[in-house]
Amino acid sequence: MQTKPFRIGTRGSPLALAQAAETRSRLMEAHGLPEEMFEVVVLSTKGDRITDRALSEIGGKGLFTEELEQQLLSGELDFAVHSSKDMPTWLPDGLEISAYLPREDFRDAVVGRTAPSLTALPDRAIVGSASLRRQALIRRMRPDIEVIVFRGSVETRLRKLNEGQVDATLLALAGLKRLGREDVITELLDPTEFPPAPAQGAICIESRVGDRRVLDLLEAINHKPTYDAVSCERAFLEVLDGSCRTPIAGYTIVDGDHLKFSGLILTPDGTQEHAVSIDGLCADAVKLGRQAGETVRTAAGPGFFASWS
Ligand SMILES: NCc1[nH]cc(CCC(=O)O)c1CC(=O)O
Repeated sequence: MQTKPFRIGTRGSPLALAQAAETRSRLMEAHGLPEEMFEVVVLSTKGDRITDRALSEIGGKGLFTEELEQQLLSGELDFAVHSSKDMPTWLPDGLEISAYLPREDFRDAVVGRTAPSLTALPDRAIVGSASLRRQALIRRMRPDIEVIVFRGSVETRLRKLNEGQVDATLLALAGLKRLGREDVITELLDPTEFPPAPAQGAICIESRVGDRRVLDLLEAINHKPTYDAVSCERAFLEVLDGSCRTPIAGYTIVDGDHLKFSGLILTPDGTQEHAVSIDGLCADAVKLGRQAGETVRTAAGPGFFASWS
């Protein structure tokens, strides 16, 4: 192995920095390399700079990855660490997801101020979230609740909640765990009732296709069950992403060499939905995810996607 340090790209939010640090320690451990062999390079992305509008309004996916991807392609960075959930469905030519770290718990968590759980919140409570999926799932459960756009880092959202701007907010358990802020959680949502976003809870590493030095390095920390699960979920998303303003949820349970995927699409008001579940071999993860996507797309019909966008 060469002695030139690897340049790791990341966003600058506390969560992103925690993810980059975890990746670096796993690499140091797996290869017996010193910290100096990894240089963490922090970049600001469009998604970090625009914090007052819903992500779906400002262009959705790619907002958190574009700047990092440019520097990967130009060779400034060797690889980039991301929340898989924030990755665009289609990556630029020449880049790929080459590794996943072991997935954290993929459930959503409620941080309640005026009540601990979604069902216990007062009539017409206000919940802060910028996610179309969370908005639709909340309305499906509690049509009286008003969901307002709520963005910024996890710490910013918790501050807004404590200031009384909302009755509750929803956050990914994975992010709260990585920040050591599980203490604020008042309810953990059951994925069968409140399914997470595809790829939630998984950290991925993006690198150049065919860059042997980097691929050899990353192979040692890739977690195969996470790789298969998230590949299945991303394949589901890919089939449905022609309608990128659709609330989409889905998660995979891996058991040995088998997996079971459950997917759901909803209208933003949560009144209509199409669910799918499929199981098979991990080796067929992508095929199964696509098949699930096609199943719900066919069941929903074109009218489903056209009815609000
Ligand atoms: N879009 C923000 C984002 N991207 C990934 C996570 C959580 C961590 C993860 O899913 O790995 C979050 C915050 C949240 O949804 O609470």
